[in-house]
Amino acid sequence: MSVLRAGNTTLEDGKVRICVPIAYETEKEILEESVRIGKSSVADIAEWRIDWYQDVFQPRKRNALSRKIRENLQGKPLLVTFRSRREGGERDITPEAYQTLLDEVIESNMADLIDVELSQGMACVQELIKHAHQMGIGVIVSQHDFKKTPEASNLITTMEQMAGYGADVCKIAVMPQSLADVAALLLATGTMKENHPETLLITMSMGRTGCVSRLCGGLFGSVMSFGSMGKASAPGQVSAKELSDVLWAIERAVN
Ligand SMILES: O=C1C[C@@](O)(C(=O)O)C[C@@H](O)[C@@H]1O
Repeated sequence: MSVLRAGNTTLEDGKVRICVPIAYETEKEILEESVRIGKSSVADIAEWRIDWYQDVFQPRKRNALSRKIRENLQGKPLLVTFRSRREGGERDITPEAYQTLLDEVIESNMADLIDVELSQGMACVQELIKHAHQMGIGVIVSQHDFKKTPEASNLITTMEQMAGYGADVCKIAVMPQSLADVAALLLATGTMKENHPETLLITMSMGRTGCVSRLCGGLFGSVMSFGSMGKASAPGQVSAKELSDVLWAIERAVN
C-alpha cells in the first residue's frame, strides 16, 4: 500500500481526504475561500482551480497569490489544477501552453500536488511527472468525461495507463446516464484496488445520479472526495461539511 505525503496530510488507502476547490476569478474571492479552508475543521486539502483565475497567465501575480493562499491554508496542502475546457474547465489551452504553465507552477514551488490531464499526451504527462518529482511534488493524473461513462474495463485500462506513466494518484471523473454507469465507475475502482493495491485512486461519478459515489467511493478505494465550501467546481459535489458527516458515519460503521 502506498502513502503519498502532501503538506500536513497524506493520501492513503482506507482514508478519504476532503478536498475543497477554489474556483473563483478574483484575488479577493480566492483569498477569502482559502481563509475559510485553512480554518475549516473538515477540509483536508485545497484545490486551486487556476483555470478560473483571471490572471492565471501572469506568473508574478500567480506566484504572489499562491504564497498568500498557502499562508492562509496553515499547512494544509495545495493542489494546483488547470482544467482545460474540453475536460470541463474554464479555458481553452494549447498543449504547449499547458506544459509551459505547469512547468512554471512546478518550478515556482507553489503546489504540494499538481493535476496533470492524461489527454495532454504521453510525452507531456511523463515530462511533467519527472519535473514534479524532482521538486518533491506529487502528481495526480486525471481524465474527465462530462458526457458519459465508458465501460468499467475501459476505465480500468485508463487508470492502468496513468499508473504506467508514473502517476502518484490516478483520477477519473465521469458523467453517468444511468445508475448502471455509477455502478460501472465503482466496479472499476474496486477492481483496480484489488488488482493494484499499490496504486492510489480518486474516482467519482458526477451529477445528481453519481453523487452517491462521492460519499461511498472510499469503500471501493477512492482516497479523496471533493466537497464545496463556496462555489462547487463540478456537478454533484456536496458541501464539505455534509460530506464529512457521511464519511464519518461510514468510517464508524466499518471500523
Ligand atoms: O478532477 C476534479 C474532480 C471534479 O471534477 C469533481 O467532479 O469533483 C472537481 C474538479 O475541481 C477536480 O479537478
